[in-house]
Amino acid sequence: MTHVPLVKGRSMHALLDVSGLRKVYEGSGRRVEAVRDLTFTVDEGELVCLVGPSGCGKTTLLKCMGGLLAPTSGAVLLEGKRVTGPPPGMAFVFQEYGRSLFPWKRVGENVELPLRQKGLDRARRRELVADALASVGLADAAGAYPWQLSGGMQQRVAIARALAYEPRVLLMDEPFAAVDAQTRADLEDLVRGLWRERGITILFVTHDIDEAVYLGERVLVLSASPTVVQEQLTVDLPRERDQLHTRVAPRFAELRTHVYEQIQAAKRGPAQEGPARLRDEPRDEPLRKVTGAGS
Ligand SMILES: Nc1ncnc2c1ncn2[C@@H]1O[C@H](COP(=O)(O)OP(=O)(O)OP(=O)(O)O)[C@@H](O)[C@H]1O
Repeated sequence: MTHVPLVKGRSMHALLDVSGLRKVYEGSGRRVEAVRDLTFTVDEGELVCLVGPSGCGKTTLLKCMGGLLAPTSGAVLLEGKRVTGPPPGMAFVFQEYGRSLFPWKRVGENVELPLRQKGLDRARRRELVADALASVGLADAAGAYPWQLSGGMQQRVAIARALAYEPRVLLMDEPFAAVDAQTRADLEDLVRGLWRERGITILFVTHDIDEAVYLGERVLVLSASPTVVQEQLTVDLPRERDQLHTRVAPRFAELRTHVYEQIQAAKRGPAQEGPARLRDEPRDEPLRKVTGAGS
């Protein structure tokens, strides 16, 4: 029998607080309610994966969280303050690394660019660029142009650029969707390593269930659009993970199966029991007792 710990109610001291978030796109005679009612919190230093069916509003949510898009109603709070534009201390990594790097600028210059905008002096910028490139295993690539690097290396550059900015919160939107499986595995381990070393709060959007379970300390399953939180669960795998052993562990299989079932339920539509299902279930409760929504 499978046991899955669901996540208890909201934290009193959350770093990020998403509350009743709704986003309706309007224009060109079209109206799309992308996100209906999202409520959840993220604590400082957490690594949370958001997973949901294609088109369920994951990107919309991240853009609202990063202040790139205004919600129709509801709010995103960062340390209790409403996010109304890109907050300092927040960095993004997008899927399309090819479009996020400037091809006419060398790797080092690409990484340095946000630091210039931050107004840091030259010596500090150099230090941060060298440190970030070394952290992603590209210490020797500063003088190359992005187009001289492989896709996986370009995505490392995008990650280095975000790291050099010294963000408190890193929002990652399907960052590894366009790279091959082997590179993807390496980049997943890179993200977990950086998270452990630097204590950054990471929100990682993916449509890949295995990736969500492998990477996350917590997984938020979103329903199909119009989107609500279908379920939140704690990933009770060891903190030290590796591609070889973690992915064949029985617990990994149980969690993956559980998330898969929830995604299937999510595709059928929003949970019937209201928006966020935040229930505290003891670990030894059987799975069938805790998966009410949509199943
Ligand atoms: N600028 C926009 N104008 C109108 N509708 C939009 C806009 N951006 C997104 N949408 C719609 O909102 C819904 C959610 O889109 P979004 O890109 O946030 O989902 P997603 O979960 O990130 O998708 P995917 O998994 O395919 O990347 C979709 O129906 C999409 O067509």
